[in-house]
Amino acid sequence: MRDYTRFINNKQKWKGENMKEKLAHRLVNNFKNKASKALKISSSEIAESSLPKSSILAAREYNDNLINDLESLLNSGEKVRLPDVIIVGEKKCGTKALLAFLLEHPQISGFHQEVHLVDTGDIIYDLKALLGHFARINHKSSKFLVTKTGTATINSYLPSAPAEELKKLEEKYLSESFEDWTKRVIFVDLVCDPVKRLLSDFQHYKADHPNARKINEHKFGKKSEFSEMSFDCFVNFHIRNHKNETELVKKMLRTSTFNFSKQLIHRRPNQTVILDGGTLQTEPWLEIKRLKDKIGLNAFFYEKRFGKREDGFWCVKKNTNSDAEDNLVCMPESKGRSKHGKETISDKNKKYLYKAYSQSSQALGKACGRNFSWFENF
Ligand SMILES: Nc1ncnc2c1ncn2[C@@H]1O[C@H](COP(=O)(O)OS(=O)(=O)O)[C@@H](OP(=O)(O)O)[C@H]1O
Repeated sequence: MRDYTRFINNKQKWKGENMKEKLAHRLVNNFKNKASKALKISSSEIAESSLPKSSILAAREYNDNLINDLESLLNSGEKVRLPDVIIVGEKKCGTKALLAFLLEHPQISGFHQEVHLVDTGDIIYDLKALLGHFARINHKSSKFLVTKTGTATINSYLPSAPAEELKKLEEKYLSESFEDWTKRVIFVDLVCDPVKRLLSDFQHYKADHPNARKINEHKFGKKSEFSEMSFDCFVNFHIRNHKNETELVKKMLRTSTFNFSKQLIHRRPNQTVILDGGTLQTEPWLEIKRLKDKIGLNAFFYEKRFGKREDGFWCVKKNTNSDAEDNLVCMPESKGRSKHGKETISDKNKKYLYKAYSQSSQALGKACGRNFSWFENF
């Protein structure tokens, strides 16, 4: 970004104070428009790109296992209970920590693993596999079933399934219709500082994931698009100079605009809970209380329920009277990468990104009536 301050001050010498303000206003707006274009901010749906051909076989194997579980449940005379609460995102905003915390609540059941809809190109087969995931958390006795299911699944795939086929699926496998379920399910959308999120996303792709499933391994570590790149280089090359804007780069940039969150509030205002991932990191009990109040959970996540692990991240205490380490439910060490990571960001790029993301974040704040913790960085 050009250093507009000097430019503005020079102009001021011969145009006066009023002109300076007008000029500044125009430059900022001009910059915002350019930045919006650079970030491809649009209201288009967020869609996961299809798997490379080499991964389709692995994806089929993955889905087949899930469908086996679905059929076993059906054979035992039960039907799938769909989740009551879905943590839909946003990626790298603390979604796994939120899920892990919630699963400690006595009224909540679920599955620590994230539920994906793995795209093999056959939507009904893929949806069946998704139901297989839900079959694995079919705890009838629990008041709330909670899952973490990415935005792409919710936004892109469910509505694109043919209605007739969907009807057959629900009649055979589900305890309620998709339609009834979509009217009652609560979407929890955790949003966070868009720049920190982008940095975290970037580091996630660069890191080695020894346990990555075959269907994903082409994205990470040494095979990652960014393996040889620093974050500053990523910003300069891909964002500021628009070079090699791959689907993945576009998706990473788009996620930080929180367009999905805005759509969710707009489409399902009574079923959406937007939480602040920044506050979840500093005072998790405050954010979880918002969800508790929305769905009517019993009190459990008060301040005493949390204890810090060595690096300062909060964990849930199984027993509030003990500070012993084995009493803490924490995230694996890989969560917290940004804090310990070697990646840095220059002040110039930081300023550029915060300016570029300011408008979309503020719009989200307005849409849900929240002053998010990261607004101080704009
Ligand atoms: N309590 C606690 N423990 C550990 N980590 C925490 C916690 N609360 C929030 N975070 C932040 O969560 C970031 C990872 O976000 P996600 O779990 O949403 O990532 S993912 O989308 O599932 O990949 C992770 O980002 P990184 O630091 O980049 O790893 C953390 O900053």
